[in-house]
Order: sequence, then structure tokens, then C-alpha cells
Amino acid sequence: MSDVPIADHALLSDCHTAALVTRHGSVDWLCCPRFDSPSVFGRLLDDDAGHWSIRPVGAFTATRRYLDQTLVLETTFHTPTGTLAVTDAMAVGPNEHPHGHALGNGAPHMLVRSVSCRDGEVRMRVRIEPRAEYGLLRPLMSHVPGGLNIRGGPEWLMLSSPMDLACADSSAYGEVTLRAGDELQFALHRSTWGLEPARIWSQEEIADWLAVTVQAWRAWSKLHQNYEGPWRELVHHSGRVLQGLTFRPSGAIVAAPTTSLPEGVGGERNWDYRYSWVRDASFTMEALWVAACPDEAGDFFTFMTTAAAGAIGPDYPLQIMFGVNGEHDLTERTLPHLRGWRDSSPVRVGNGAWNQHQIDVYGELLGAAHLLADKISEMDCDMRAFLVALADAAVVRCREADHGIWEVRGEPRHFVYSKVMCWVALDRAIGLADRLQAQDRVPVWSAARDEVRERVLREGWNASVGAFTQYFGSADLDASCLMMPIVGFLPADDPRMLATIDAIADRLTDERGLVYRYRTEGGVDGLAGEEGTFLLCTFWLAQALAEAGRVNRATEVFERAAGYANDVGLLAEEVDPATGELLGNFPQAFSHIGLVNAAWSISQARHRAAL
Ligand SMILES: OC[C@H]1O[C@H](O[C@H]2O[C@H](CO)[C@@H](O)[C@H](O)[C@H]2O)[C@H](O)[C@@H](O)[C@@H]1O
Repeated sequence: MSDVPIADHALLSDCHTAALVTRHGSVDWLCCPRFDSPSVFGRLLDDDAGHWSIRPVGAFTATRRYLDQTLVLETTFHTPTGTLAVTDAMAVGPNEHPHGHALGNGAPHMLVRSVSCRDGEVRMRVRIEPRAEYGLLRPLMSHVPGGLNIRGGPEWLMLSSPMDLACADSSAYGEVTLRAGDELQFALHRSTWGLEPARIWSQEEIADWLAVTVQAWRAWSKLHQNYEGPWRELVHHSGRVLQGLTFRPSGAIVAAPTTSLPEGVGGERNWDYRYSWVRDASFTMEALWVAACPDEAGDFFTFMTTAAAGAIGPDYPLQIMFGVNGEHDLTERTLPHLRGWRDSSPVRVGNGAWNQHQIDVYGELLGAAHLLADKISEMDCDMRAFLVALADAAVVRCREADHGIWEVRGEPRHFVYSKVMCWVALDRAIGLADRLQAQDRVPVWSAARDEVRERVLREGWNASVGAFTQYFGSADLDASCLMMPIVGFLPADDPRMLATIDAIADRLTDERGLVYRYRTEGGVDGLAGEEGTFLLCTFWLAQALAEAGRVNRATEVFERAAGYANDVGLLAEEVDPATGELLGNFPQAFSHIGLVNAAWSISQARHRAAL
């Protein structure tokens, strides 16, 4: 059973795909060549699904860090006889664009692992077990000068290795003793069929790829990261994590690089997040506006315009998520041969939410377009028509029931958050009307905006609960109502908003003060089992408190949530209320988005308070 704590993993990314490395030097997750491709290393989900470990033989302790301003990981193993450092990266290639805009453009599809003995001597062991197609395939392995040829199914990999590895049973294995100053470079290179064959690289070439990758991340960070408020390092790091979740070729952004890390240990709430949700990706663009001044905004809106392919109209709502190249059909299936992390099954690929009706997406997309309008240098006529169509759709869709932000697998309802986001869609479209050359639409958009607002105020407020609730007529609290002041639907100090914030802080939190998105008892969302507290929602609470001028409480809540970041600053989606362990897909864009936005709101609130 695979049971390494979720928090024990660190992220590597080349802006095409990602790898996760454990604290003990094992690459336990790697999908090639895209985020949503089948895994080659999948031990995260099953012991037999493949891994690549490099670690000392015998006892050790390990410490880790990302090299300054990068997503290049350094793990230092301390042993009784000496110290070994392993530096891991997905090579991103040179970042030569004058605005540092091209991070990942020249990625060679290569995982680089550089080992160096820092002092004393250390006996080190390498073991590689590639298992393509989520662990189904045991590849052919053969020796070639300088490494191994690894072939099976869709994968053709070359391992450059300075050690002679013994091959047996589709695994390769070796041990060596390193002394202070010794260095070894390894690289796993993937062939792109018919385009660029994989090859063996020399020790110098691999060291160069690593140096270029460090330099490219630093160049990107230097050019993009201007945030100077509180928690600067955490915000900058979150910006890099969000950048690492972008798919460079298309401009798509994934919600997380993993599938099926559970929201409750042993439960069925296991989903595939390796896709580009309109909602998550729009929020990511907005957070990058704070954390990293994205000049990728144009790419993202081009991706959205292309992926949605103009099919928005009376019969075609906007699809809520896409594959990283804009694919529409993300039909969900299970992988019964995988046991799942800590036996949490089923393991799913694809996502059944792909054809759900969720009307909040118009607001998230137009909200991001409004915030980033100045960064979208070329708003061509297709993009303008697309954004106008979104606002026109919101006019009609705001009256419909939907599955809501939480993608409930039960009956559609009139969710308060969905209506509020329709209000955002119309409000921001009105603000963009000149750029969209759509002044003639403003009267229709304004009338619909006022209608939906009036409905939320009337039907979304529950006087006996003393708060805005989950859907019209509901008595249940829902943390997404914290977004109402954040998007400017109502001022945070409006008595109804203050009452809602207080109700959520008092009644929708666990003993640690972390926020649940809603109560799951009784399967109200159409699913069995419980889940953890939701980090994004906890950051929303901090943000709403900051907006309401309660800066000290906001700071307290922020620090509580940010305190769950692991040793290398990464957050999963949720926290287990019983154990405090991170749960859910990892690292999760939502949580890092929440961290960035809450830090920004608190910095603004402190500034206002100081005036
Ligand atoms: O709660 C059930 C749903 O859980 C997942 O959705 C969550 O993740 C999405 C990606 O981050 C996010 O956009 C959504 O707001 C979250 O509720 C899952 O993807 C759904 O299929 C599932 O129904």
C-alpha cells in the first residue's frame, strides 16, 4: 500500500508536466509528456506502479529546500559517514525571451537528478522501475553506452547514468560509494515519437541542463515577482507553484498535477485534477497578477477562446473544464489495478464534472479578463466576441439551477455563489464594454445584473440562520458565500455580510479553526463519506476578515492556514481534521491562490488602516 504522507512530496515542473519527489529521494509520480498523460512513475497511488529512487544505503535523515527563486529541489541526506545532496529538476530549457515569457518553451522532456557528496563518504543506491500506463506495463530494458534504453507501450525513455546498473525484471539497480567532491549526473529523457528521439547525455550536458533550468526559473522570478507585502517569500513561492501548473504550449493551467489523492483517507472522494478548469485557471491568472505579473494572460485567454471554440449560445453553455490542449471529452473512468493512496479507491482518470452545468464560470472568466485586460495585448475580434458571448450567456443562465462551484453530484440547485458569479460576469462585462466594442449590450447586461443581485439578496439570505446560505431556500452554510465581499457584491462591513462571516467562522470550522466548504453529513453533495477542511475556504475567511477591516483576526486565520504548508512550502487541497495531515490533490492551485489573494488583501487592509 502506498502511504508516504502527501506532505512528504515536493513538486518539479517543466510547464508541460510535473513530477513529485518524496523526502527520501524517490520520484513517485511522473506523467509523460503532459500533466494529464498516463504515469510512468505512479507509486504515489500503488506500490507497483513505478518509481525512481536515489538515496543512501542505511540510516539517514533528510532536509530539503528549493534552490532560491526556483522549482529546483535539493534534498540533503545526512548519514553517520557523510552528507549527500541530490538536486532534482524537470529541465525547462533556456528562457531567452526578453520578458522571460517563455519558461518551459524549450523543455527537453527530461528529468535531471544530480548527486554530489558534500562531505565524508556515503554509500548510495539507485533503483529505477518505470511502469508506463499507470503501472500496467513492464518495459524492455537494455544497456547502451552511457545508460539504458527503456521501451514499452507508448513510452520510449533513455536513462543517462554514470553507474553501471544491473537490469532484471524491468527494473535497474546499482550501488556506489561516493567521497567528498564526487558528483554523478542522471537524466531520464523521453522520446517524442517521430520528432526528437531520446538520447544519452554526457555528464557535462546534464549539468548544463540543470544550470540552465536554475537560471531560467531565476530569470522568470526576477522579471515577474514584484510583490513586496507580508509573507513575501510564501507569496513568491506560490507564484512559482502556479506558474509550474501552467501548460506552456497552450496556455492552459491545471488544478493540480495529481489524480485521486483523497479528500478523506480510505474514501471515494478521489478526483483527477490534471485538467484546466475555467474556474481554477481564471483564479490562477488573478493570483498570478499579485504574485507574478503574468504576461501569459494573452495565452490563457487565447486558450480559452480556442478551447471553447465559439460554441456558446442558447443551446451550448460554456464547458467548465478542458484537457490541457483544449480537449472537451474528459469522460471519467476508474483504474481498478491501482489500490490508491492509503487504499483510497477508486483511482479515477478523467473527471465526470466535465459536462456539468456550472454557471459561475462566466463570472470567473470575465472577472479575470477585467483584472488582466491591460495585460492582454491583443484582444482580437474572436476573443472580443467570445467575452461578449460569455456575458450574453450569463444574462440567460443566471436564472438556471446548476451544480455549483463544488460540482455536487446531486440534483441542480439555485446556488448563491453561482448567482453571485453571474452578477460578477455582468458587472465586469459592463466595465469592459468599451474594450469589447459592446456598448450597445450594456442596457441588457445592466438589467440582468440588477435582477440577479436583487434575487440573491431576497432568496439567498436566510433570516432564521442569520446568514447567506448555500442555495435559495437552504439552511446550510457554505464557505463560498465568503466570496461575496471579495468580488464586491456587498461591502464586507454590510451587517448581512458580517453576520455571514461570523456564522461561517463559528459554525463551519473544525477545532483547529480551519473552514469546511460545507457540511457533508448525509451525502448532501451526492457522495458518501466525509472530507477534510478546505484550505482555499480558510484563506477566503482571512480575506473576508481583511476586507471587513478585522486585520488582526485575518492575520491569525491566514497564519493558521499557511502553517499547513509542508517543509518546501506546498499545500494540498484539504487538511484532515483528526490528524492535521494534508489531504487531496497536491499541490493544489486553489490553496496557493487563496494564500496569495489573502496575503494581498491583508497587505491592502494594513495599508488602509495605517492611513
Ligand atoms: O466535490 C466533488 C467534486 O470534487 C472535485 O471538484 C473540486 O475540484 C475542482 C478542481 O479544483 C474545483 O474546481 C471544484 O470547485 C472542487 O469542488 C471534482 O473535480 C469533481 O468531479 C467532484 O464532483
